[in-house]
Amino acid sequence: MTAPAILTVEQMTAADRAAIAAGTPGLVLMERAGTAVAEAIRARFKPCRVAVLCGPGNNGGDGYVAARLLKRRGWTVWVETVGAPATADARAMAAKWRGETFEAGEAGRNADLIVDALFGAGLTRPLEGEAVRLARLSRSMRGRVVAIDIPSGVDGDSGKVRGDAAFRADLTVTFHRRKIGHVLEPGRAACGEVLVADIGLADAAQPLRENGPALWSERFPWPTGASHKHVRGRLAVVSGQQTQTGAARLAARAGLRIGAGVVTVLSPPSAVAVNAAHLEAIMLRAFDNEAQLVEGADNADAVVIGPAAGVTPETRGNLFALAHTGAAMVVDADALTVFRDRPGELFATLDRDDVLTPHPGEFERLFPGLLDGAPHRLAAAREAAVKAGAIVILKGADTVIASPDGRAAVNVEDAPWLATAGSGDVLAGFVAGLIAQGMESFEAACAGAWIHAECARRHGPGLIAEDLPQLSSAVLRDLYAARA
Ligand SMILES: NC(=O)C1=CN([C@@H]2O[C@H](COP(=O)(O)OP(=O)(O)OC[C@H]3O[C@@H](n4cnc5c(N)ncnc54)[C@H](O)[C@@H]3O)[C@@H](O)[C@H]2O)[C@H](O)CC1
Ligand SMILES: [K+]
Repeated sequence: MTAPAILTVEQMTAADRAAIAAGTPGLVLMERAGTAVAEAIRARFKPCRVAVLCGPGNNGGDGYVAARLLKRRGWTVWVETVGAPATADARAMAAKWRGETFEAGEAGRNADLIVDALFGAGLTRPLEGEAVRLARLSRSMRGRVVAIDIPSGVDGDSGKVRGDAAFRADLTVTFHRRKIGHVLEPGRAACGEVLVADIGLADAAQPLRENGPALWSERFPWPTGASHKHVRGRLAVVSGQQTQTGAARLAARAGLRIGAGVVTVLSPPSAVAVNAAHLEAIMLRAFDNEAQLVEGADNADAVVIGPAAGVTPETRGNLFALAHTGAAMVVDADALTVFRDRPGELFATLDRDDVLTPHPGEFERLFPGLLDGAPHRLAAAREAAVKAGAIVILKGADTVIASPDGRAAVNVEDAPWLATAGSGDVLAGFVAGLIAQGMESFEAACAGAWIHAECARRHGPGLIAEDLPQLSSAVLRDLYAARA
């Protein structure tokens, strides 16, 4: 468990935006925020006369929510505004407030408790006018001031006071993580007790990285003197039916070339003869049902299912069966498409060392509307990885690799030659072949995707998928020569 991050205002806003982009409306976040404030007040104070000071932004919006919830519990609450609600969410929450509302300073009554919802993350300049008077008043109300998010006038990114007036609070209720302004003086003292409320935000994703040897070469599974074929991992690839066997063999050959110790094609009876005619170092094993498939894959470290497997219930059943072996699965092509109408069933079966390798069309079938709805394909891939609970390689000229834990990488060098039939089968084989050798799945996905593209770059025009496994040898030689 790592220590909680302390965020800048921008990082917090990004977390806020990411939650909204992932489907949680800002209003829901605001309702959760305001609820946390009301609950914190009810936990610390007896019912009393409360003035909620609401500014024009979403900080004020939180204040309208807290006022509504306290009033609903029978507290005597009124709102004093500094500026009319200026954001859609703040306006929506102000509209739901049915109690009394006054211009700040016009209420003509004293409160036992004031809630500072004037400015929070959006403070951009020193307090002025009524806000200054109220800030000064808060300093004489010891024990009776609660700030929402941060005491108004305190800069969230430094803890410094903008201008010469800021609220002083006994309790500050903030959201998701502390900001710098909560821990550095004088903001720290101005906050009083800081309560961090969870409103369902995720930690900011780790930075996007360029995919390249620097990201994973230190952990590349080079054989050691003690290695023998079983140590170098066992890969299984599920073949399609009689006339659909080339894809699995491409994946199998890629896995063997990238270094898996033992590679086996698991073949339905109809395709055994065809496969047998084309395989030498790669072993062949027939399966006629799921039990035999599991037996064939039982001691595999990684398994590829999907290339020309057939968009059939059998493929679905085979995937479910393989999920119960200890092997990490690389799920591609038909094994993705076959879950078009029931992606949840696939996701429920996957775990974090499994890898999905969709092209945009297959991505759309599993995550309908996500690619169009997200700000960009990286965000889509990241969200898909979280949703699937597995590594996602979203293929394309700008292939992105995303992990449920927030890691992500993008192929930055072009490899247009990869747009040829079967290149996806080889990619699946490269990735699974590396996982079979013990490489962690995200790094294996990155390394496989980079080596795949590097092979294509070195070959250039005229590339066909059959060339790719062989081409990896020169790339591996150079990686080996350059290893740390
Ligand atoms: N981050 C979260 O997860 C959530 C944050 N919420 C709350 O939203 C505020 C941030 O809201 P925002 O609208 O961005 O800014 P503010 O409400 O802080 O105020 C901006 C508003 O005020 C004007 N302004 C700025 N400084 C001054 C000034 N000195 N005098 C007058 N006016 C000023 C500025 O022009 C804007 O119009 C955050 O703090 C949370 O409380 C969500 O609601 C819940 C989740
Ligand atoms: K505030």
